[in-house]
Amino acid sequence: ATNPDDVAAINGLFAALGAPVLPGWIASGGDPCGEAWQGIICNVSDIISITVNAANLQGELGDNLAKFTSIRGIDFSNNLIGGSIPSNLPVTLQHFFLSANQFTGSIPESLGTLSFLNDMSLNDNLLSGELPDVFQNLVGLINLDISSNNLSGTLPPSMENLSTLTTLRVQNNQLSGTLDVLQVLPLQDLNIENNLFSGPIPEKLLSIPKFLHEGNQFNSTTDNSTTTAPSLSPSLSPTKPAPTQPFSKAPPSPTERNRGKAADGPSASEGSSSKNSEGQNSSHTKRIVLIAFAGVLSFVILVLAILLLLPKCARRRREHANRVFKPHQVGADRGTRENALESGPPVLPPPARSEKDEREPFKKAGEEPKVLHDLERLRRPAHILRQESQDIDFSMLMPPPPPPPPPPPPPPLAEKVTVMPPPPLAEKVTVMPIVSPERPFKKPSPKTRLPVTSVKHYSIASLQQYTESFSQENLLGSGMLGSVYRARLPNGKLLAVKKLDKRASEQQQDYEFIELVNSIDGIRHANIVELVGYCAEHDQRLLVYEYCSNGTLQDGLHSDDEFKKQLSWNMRISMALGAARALEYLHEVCEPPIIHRNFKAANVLLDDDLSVLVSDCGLAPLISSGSVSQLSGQLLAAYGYGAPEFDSGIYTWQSDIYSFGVVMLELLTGRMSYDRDRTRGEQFLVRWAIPQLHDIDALGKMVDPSLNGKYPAKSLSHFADIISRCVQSEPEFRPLMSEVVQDLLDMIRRERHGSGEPITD
Ligand SMILES: Nc1ncnc2c1ncn2[C@@H]1O[C@H](COP(=O)(O)OP(=O)(O)OP(=O)(O)O)[C@@H](O)[C@H]1O
Repeated sequence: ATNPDDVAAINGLFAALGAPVLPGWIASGGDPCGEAWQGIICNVSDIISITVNAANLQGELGDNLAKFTSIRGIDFSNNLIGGSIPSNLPVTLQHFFLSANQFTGSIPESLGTLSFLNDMSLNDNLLSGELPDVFQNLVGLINLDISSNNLSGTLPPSMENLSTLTTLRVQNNQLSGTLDVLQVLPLQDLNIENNLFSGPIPEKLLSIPKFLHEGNQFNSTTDNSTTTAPSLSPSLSPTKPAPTQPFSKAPPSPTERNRGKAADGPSASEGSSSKNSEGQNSSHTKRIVLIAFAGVLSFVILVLAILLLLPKCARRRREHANRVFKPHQVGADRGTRENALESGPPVLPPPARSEKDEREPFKKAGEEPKVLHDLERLRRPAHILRQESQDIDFSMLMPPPPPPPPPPPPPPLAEKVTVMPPPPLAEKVTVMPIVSPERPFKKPSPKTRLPVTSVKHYSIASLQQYTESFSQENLLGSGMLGSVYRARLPNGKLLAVKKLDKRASEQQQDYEFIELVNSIDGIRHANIVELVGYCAEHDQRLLVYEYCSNGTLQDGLHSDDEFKKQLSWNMRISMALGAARALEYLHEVCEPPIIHRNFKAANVLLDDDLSVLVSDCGLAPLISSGSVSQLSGQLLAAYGYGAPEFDSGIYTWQSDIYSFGVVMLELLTGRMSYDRDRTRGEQFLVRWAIPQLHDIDALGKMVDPSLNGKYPAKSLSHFADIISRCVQSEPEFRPLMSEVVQDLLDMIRRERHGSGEPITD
């Protein structure tokens, strides 16, 4: 049963919100953790997260939030909640999103008590007053968005303690004073547009990769409104850059106009902004005085007109956004959400690495010579890149809205994909998300210049030639993003060309695609399929990868009995290790962490010597956008790879680990993750296997018969133990991938030691 304090808190919240129609929610009592309460996530009996986006919520938050005992995430973005932000907030909060509501009043002082806070978005509300000087303890704050409110005053001195702040959005307020306090922060993305900031821009801020500062009153200026650091490295972003600049296209404020013109040189504004001197100089002739006076007067009228019009524009946008959400439709509007939730994989990054985990990508290569028959590959250059020009990607941090309900539409995929029945896992989800075609807040600002890329560009003509016009003979398979073709270069070398479907690529603008290409190119690991080029021509987008000659683990295990028989126990352990290393790299080495989001045996490819190469890494931005997102959720769940939290719309790095556990289970049992030809109780591999994993006798019966009993019993039970930790239903209890790697290595060492038999492949 749910913690009674949490029940009381959520009952109170429900009442304060005006008893909205939210499936499961009731005004008194209930068991939110045991029943299917919309948007509630629990850890055992404690509520740890509430996500209700774009659900037309009204009313207020009241004083209920502080009553939650263990809450980590609150997301009420894109609703109509009013009143003030509660003066008492739960100190356990890590992710706090209230953007695009109708909150009034000031930001409460209690913000200072949130020492675990990582991300907060209060943008697009009606907040006013000064920022409280309470940032001393918010040393874990990474993303802060308070843009598009009516906040005034200066940036408080305690902000200099925000030692992990990488993204700060304060645009479209009336903040004033200097920016000095920001210069000590590790900002990568700063937007201060349309405020009243003055003084010179501190030199240090000019090197921030993404810095938007137009529409202020700086006395020293740079030519461009966007300052870009000269040495941009390609981003390793796991998500597409979320175009979260809701008001970047709004009419410029009067201050912006003044400043803009002043910076533009001898324009009308220069005349008007220097009206005093003009008045003095024009004392020579009445005629000039009159002209100047008329000029000043018309400018003042113009400014007043803009001032009157501006709030209306902003409000209309908000109203427009709200109109899209029909009453009582609960769930998220992926297209209209204010923060970047819509655009990326909804992931929680892995916890901060311990010192032991802080290591070079391939540090362990030399330590395990026997196991790693792919040592050579490990010497490939790897680089870890920092995020370059990202908008705040809150989707990285908070659960998304509930996924679409079953049943999945018949996926218009190619032969290999069988349409599965609706996954029982998804039955709890009862409300359709609203997908708005209008995306009023999220329109990306068009970029005229494409990002630079060092990735090789292939012309469509050349790829056509190499794939024999994308012939059926060269079709390797198809997935939700498109089809993959074998390409043969004139020198005989083989490549795999992924031709993205319109459905997958139309969500992205050209520059976003190039940024995606750059980020995939930054992913280099011995166990990850390498991107070797791309093509973006005539509305066609293609990704060119190294070719893996031995197909997928899915095919190897489930379509080819002969091949499967050759897969010895040791080879299976090595394969698990290779895949684990790939995920460890993505989760714990890449910065920011990359969530695979589609880990499964079909994305574990095998090269000539049966080394594992994980494919589709870095494609989460494509998977999580638009219609593909719904499809991907349905498919992952339908095929038995989807972690239970997926049911509530959450996809985290821990969900990857669950999927990895399923693949390990396939290696152990030789069974498919979902097999509709089996009896009901055995169709979903995990459900069938979990109760038996700790029973030695049962385990012996579960093992793949193709192994012919050739496996060490101890090794088998260790393997099963790792699996059962990975597929735990509580994401928090699943191990880090680095722990899995260590466990597999320990297992191999023990085995080698005990049997004298090396595990080399
Ligand atoms: N680099 C590669 N080398 C060889 N074959 C590949 C390569 N990449 C993909 N393939 C083949 O193409 C097939 C389709 O791949 P794709 O990634 O499009 O789909 P999927 O991963 O099976 O499904 P989905 O993308 O829907 O999850 C794979 O099953 C595999 O057989």
